[in-house]
Amino acid sequence: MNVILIGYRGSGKTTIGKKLANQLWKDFVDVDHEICKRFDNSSIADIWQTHGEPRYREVEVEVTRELIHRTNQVIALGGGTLMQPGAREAVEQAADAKRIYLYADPTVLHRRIEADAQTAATRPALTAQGGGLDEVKAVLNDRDPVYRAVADVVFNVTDITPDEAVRLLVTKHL
Ligand SMILES: Nc1ncnc2c1ncn2[C@@H]1O[C@H](COP(=O)(O)OP(=O)(O)OP(=O)(O)O)[C@@H](O)[C@H]1O
Ligand SMILES: O=C(O)C1=C[C@@H](O)[C@@H](O)[C@H](O)C1
Ligand SMILES: [Mg+2]
Repeated sequence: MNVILIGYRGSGKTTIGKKLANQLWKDFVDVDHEICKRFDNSSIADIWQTHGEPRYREVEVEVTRELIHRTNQVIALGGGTLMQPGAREAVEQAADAKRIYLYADPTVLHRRIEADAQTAATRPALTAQGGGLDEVKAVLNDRDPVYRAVADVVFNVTDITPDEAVRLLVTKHL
């Protein structure tokens, strides 16, 4: 079975996904990381700068389709993966998969994004707002219904640590 983690930037898909995979004896794969590998391990910011976000999104769909067809993995999607129709279809149609939406309050997401040293390289602005709390609120508002529509489980990570999230996911949802 694949466990597929859905959620906004900073929701902990990568952090929780690695720990969860370890606990469940599954392989951990991260859509963002797999995309970067296809651009000589460039950062997301560099890929968007050089090739443009649309090219990144095309590769995101290809990578998602490929990963979904393997098994026994914890898959961390990118925050925007489900907004690409081809990737969304692949995730919706995935056989033998548990799709988990890691929900967090936008204020907390923004705080975690701001505090993360990886942000400059991995989280270029998504709108003309140029990042910031208003962007998180606006983009999450658009995406939240899509994340919920695809998810089998909505799991709130606003007030818990990654370790606690893993413990609860394993005992209650997997
Ligand atoms: N539950 C949590 N409590 C506190 N900090 C957290 C929690 N989850 C993640 N973090 C921190 O938030 C930052 C972002 O986490 P992470 O990179 O796992 O998010 P992500 O969902 O993979 O984001 P992206 O979509 O941009 O890849 C990291 O610094 C991580 O340590
Ligand atoms: O929310 C988004 O659109 C993104 C989230 C990250 O996981 C990366 O996929 C990239 O920074 C885009
Ligand atoms: Mg990540």
